[in-house]
Amino acid sequence: MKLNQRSILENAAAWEKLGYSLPKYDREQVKKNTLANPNWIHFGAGNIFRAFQANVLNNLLNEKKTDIGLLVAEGFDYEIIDKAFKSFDDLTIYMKLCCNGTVEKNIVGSVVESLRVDPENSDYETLKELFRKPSLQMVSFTITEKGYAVVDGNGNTPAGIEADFKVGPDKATSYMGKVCAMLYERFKAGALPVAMVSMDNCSHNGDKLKAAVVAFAKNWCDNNVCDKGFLAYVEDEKKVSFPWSMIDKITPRPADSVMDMLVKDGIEDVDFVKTSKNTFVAPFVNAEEAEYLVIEDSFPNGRPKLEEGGVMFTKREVVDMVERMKVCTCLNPLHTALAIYGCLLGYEKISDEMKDSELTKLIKTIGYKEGLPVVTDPGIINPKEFIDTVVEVRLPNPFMPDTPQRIACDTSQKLAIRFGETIKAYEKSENLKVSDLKLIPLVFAGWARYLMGIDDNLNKFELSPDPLLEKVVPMVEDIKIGDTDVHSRLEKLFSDASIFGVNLYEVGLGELSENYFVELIAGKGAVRETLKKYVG
Ligand SMILES: NC(=O)C1=CN([C@@H]2O[C@H](COP(=O)(O)OP(=O)(O)OC[C@H]3O[C@@H](n4cnc5c(N)ncnc54)[C@H](O)[C@@H]3O)[C@@H](O)[C@H]2O)C=CC1
Ligand SMILES: O=P(O)(O)OC[C@H]1O[C@](O)(CO)[C@@H](O)[C@@H]1O
Repeated sequence: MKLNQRSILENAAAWEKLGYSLPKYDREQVKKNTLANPNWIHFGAGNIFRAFQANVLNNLLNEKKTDIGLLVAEGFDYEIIDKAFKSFDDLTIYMKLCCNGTVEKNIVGSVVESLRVDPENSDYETLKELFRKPSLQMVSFTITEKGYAVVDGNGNTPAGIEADFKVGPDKATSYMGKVCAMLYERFKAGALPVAMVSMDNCSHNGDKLKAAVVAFAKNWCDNNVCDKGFLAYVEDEKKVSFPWSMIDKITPRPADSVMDMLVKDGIEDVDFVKTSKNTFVAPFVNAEEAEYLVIEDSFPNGRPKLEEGGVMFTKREVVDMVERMKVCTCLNPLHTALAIYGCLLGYEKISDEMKDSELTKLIKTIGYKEGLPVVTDPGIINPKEFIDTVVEVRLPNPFMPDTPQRIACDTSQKLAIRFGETIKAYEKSENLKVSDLKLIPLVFAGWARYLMGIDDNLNKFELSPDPLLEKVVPMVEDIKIGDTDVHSRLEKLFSDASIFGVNLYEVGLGELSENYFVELIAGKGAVRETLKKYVG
């Protein structure tokens, strides 16, 4: 059997016998309703969207809580549209990998159309038409943090964006330029209201999206290539809002182990491919069961009732607190600690690391003892219960094909927010002392040890991609296993506040991190011994 609309209609009994739950609604009718009165367009047709947002709506359609589906737009990697959507009639097999070992096999049919945000393609006109519809309420995004960039790392405007600022909405070709061209259609159709909702994993994501949209509107107005009212439109929150959100659901790339399950079921053409833009796509997605999506409730044209599918709507301050709780304390720091030590100790699965008593103690101490005291309870999710679920249920899930090597990507970009914020909170606190932080510095020392690219058996391993490797690897390059005098070489690294959020020496953690490092490089097995000594 192959995944397509005809097959799920004609072979419904066979699919169901194999345990696949099929859409319980008339997709053709839902498609008609959606194209006539769309309320939700999502940009970024990646794996998380198919496993999370599209599935939430699929559940609501199954439960007859709505009769409107959604449209997905892809403006960066058009191959995704052909290889993951069109070939399968926009259906996705979502393999939910539950922690009790069961796999829920869902066929998600809520996406009624997948469109290229490509001015050379007729889909572009379709999208414009959709943006002009009064019914449109929400435009959401999972396009990675890079997707919103209108300035580069040096604060300069990239050439493509600069060119788009000059040519205006009709000829824009950059991602955000094309998004703004769509919004301009909505403006011309009567300055109709809409919420632009970033669902990317970056702090204050709504502000990032707003900054990009406002930059385009301002430059277009200044350059006289659009109607002057456009800037006021995108800046008027009653017309265009940019809610903040927090999203959490571990969604690894399509995995071999999951593909094998599908092959065993006799499903054909389920191979995954890596596109030329490095997206891993397949007719299926695999993800954990847990999911949290918390969105600031600011929707000038109303919104789909996603709360009925588990999405939480709240105030901006609460989104901020939830985000800080997850990213700075209860999930991501633990993930990063496991990533670094997992690579050093030769692990290839996060869940295997959770059987290692020193590693579990390491992350529990970082989470409960060092992090939790500085967390503000957001009220809607209990931080202690959240960590409990992370360490007891989510990370140990043996069915999740997630790897320390994937999480180790871009560590240099993550340390400041994941650990630096806690250090700063200790500095500010009247009751807590930075010197009480004992295992966060062990993660910093572990990262310096990781950058040597030599594991605890003294074998070489490949470092995961990270934009700062060229800068930081040379800092540890000439350090030898067994060295004891490392200060002159580590000083530059550990004093870099752009990496750690603080200068480690200034807050009193530099020397401790260096001492740990010396123990970690003492010889073969020294990483394990150091963990035993300090984690216990
Ligand atoms: N995978 C996960 O576990 C989670 C992901 N997220 C968020 O969703 C984002 C996407 O994740 P996935 O869909 O799983 O990844 P993916 O690799 O499956 O898809 C990436 C998506 O982002 C687009 N993209 C990549 N680079 C871009 C660029 N420079 N400009 C515009 N678009 C670009 C791709 O075209 C594709 O639509 C993540 O970066 C993160 O912010 C949030 C929570 C969990
Ligand atoms: O690559 P990062 O940002 O460490 O995130 C790792 C994983 O944890 C999450 O934060 C969990 O939601 C996801 O974004 C991602 O799958």
